[in-house]
Amino acid sequence: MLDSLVAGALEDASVRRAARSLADVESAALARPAALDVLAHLAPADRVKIIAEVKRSSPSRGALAEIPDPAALAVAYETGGASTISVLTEGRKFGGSLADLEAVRAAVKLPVLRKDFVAEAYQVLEARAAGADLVLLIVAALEQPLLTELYGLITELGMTALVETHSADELERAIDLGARLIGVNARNLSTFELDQNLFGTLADRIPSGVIRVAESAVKTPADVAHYRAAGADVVLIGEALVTGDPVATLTEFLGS
Ligand SMILES: O=P(O)(O)OC[C@@H](O)[C@@H](O)c1c[nH]c2ccccc12
Repeated sequence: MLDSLVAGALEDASVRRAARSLADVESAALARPAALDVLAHLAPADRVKIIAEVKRSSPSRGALAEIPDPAALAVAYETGGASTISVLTEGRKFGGSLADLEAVRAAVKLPVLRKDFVAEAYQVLEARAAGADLVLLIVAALEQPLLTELYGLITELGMTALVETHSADELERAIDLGARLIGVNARNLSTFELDQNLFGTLADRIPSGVIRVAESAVKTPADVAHYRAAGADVVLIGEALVTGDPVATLTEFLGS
């Protein structure tokens, strides 16, 4: 499944590239105001921080919410105390777009993450051109040389990479890159199985000084507390926020 998600994302990127050249996107990327200091926004603190996700649907869960106005949802996330906004820009299975990201960027002061299946430089440049401050890199989807190249480009553009892992081996590869922001996704993107305890089994291997992000499988304040107790600095939440009242849910989660 992960392979087909990546293949679909690359196909869609090649359609966009036929309409807008890499050189064009590159100059738009360089013309943007500098990316925000994501590591400062997500730095470990007395209480857990939340990356709140704009997510319409997913291959494992189907349709979640219509989200006619992603910018309004992002403003609600900001009001509710989120530290960063994640925008799913994958169109086929997640119903997102780069236009969603641009709209969110224009509406909030917080850092914005491009959440997609990024596997080539063009997608990184598009992210910056749309105003992203962070880009997700999924270790399972990328051989180490490509992962290293994309990580380098993200950094060169002044952005931050959220490097996503799902095993001890993948975590080693993320650490080898020098990643400063590492996520452990409870969801296996090939089988869609959830393992909420995976974060806890890997957290100790994440070097100090690296920000630890627990991704997926948060439904209740107890789930946030579970990840926090296991060492999470940051929790990334989608479904529970788009299907409930975003401000009330965030307030409740941040109280835990
Ligand atoms: O809706 P949830 O279970 O709160 O999960 C959010 C986020 O972790 C999930 O959307 C996600 C994590 N990594 C990804 C990679 C691609 C697409 C989606 C994701």
